[in-house]
Amino acid sequence: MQDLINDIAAAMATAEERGKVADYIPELGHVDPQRFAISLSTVDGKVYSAGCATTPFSIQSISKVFTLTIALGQMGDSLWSKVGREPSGDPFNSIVQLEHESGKPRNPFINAGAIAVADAIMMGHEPKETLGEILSFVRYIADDDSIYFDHAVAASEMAHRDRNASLAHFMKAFGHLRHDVDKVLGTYFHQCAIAMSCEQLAHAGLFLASDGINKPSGIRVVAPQRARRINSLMMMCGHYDASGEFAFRVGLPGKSGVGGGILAIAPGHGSIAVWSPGLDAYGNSLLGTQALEMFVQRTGWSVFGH
Ligand SMILES: NC(=O)CC[C@H](N)C(=O)O
Repeated sequence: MQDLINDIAAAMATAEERGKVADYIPELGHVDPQRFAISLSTVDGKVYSAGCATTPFSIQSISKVFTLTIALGQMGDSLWSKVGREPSGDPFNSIVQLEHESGKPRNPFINAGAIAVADAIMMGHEPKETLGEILSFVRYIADDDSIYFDHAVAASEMAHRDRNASLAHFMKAFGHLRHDVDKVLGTYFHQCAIAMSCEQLAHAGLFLASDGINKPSGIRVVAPQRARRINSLMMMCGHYDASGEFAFRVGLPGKSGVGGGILAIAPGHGSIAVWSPGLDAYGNSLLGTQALEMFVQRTGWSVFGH
């Protein structure tokens, strides 16, 4: 397996077309597009990594998997009255469906949906308390207390928040947000600004690969049914309007972020994190997707087989 991981990193190192680093969040625009990392955490407790797999990067929308898990833990199925579970077929920051659908976001992984989830988990608390809870949860499932918020990235998003603020105000106008818009956005931007390495991220995702149990520690994070459902949402919605393309090419539940990371889950096998900062036109990591495609071709671990 280590040979395969090395082969993937070697192939990605020579790629010429590397995509475009997200610069609508200026602080992310400084990241070196040559960076590449991959880490696989298996359900039997092994770790295989290549590239800069211990370098923290901005996980951005991958955090939406963790806040969804927290929200379901807090309120169970009543979360679905606030956010849907259908693919949107629209870009991650689109506002068009919100008007047609009375301010209820299609799914928890588009920005509007994740903002609604952030509002839901605040439960009347201040952003600081909610953020403490989010960070504790991520540290717990990654078994690593060094994971942190990159406050410069959060501040950069807050300073350029017009688009996300529009989504939030629009939902608020429909009565879908309970808290003050700027407080919800502050929470959302900080969760997106969590910095983690591929090794930490792969470890954090492991519970989704083994029916809700984080295998090395034996800790049950969620019930098997909840793990299955989170995986299905990742498969259908984790790459926005390119979710179909990702399912076609990779065939694993996956969640991307504009920091260039992707977390992919191979149920029964392991959790894979990849990072390459250059994005495709849909805001998903260009080489990260290629790396995962190569990974499933060689392992046959796609949920659809070889
Ligand atoms: N796709 C993403 O990673 C988007 C997250 C980013 N924080 C935003 O709100 O625009």
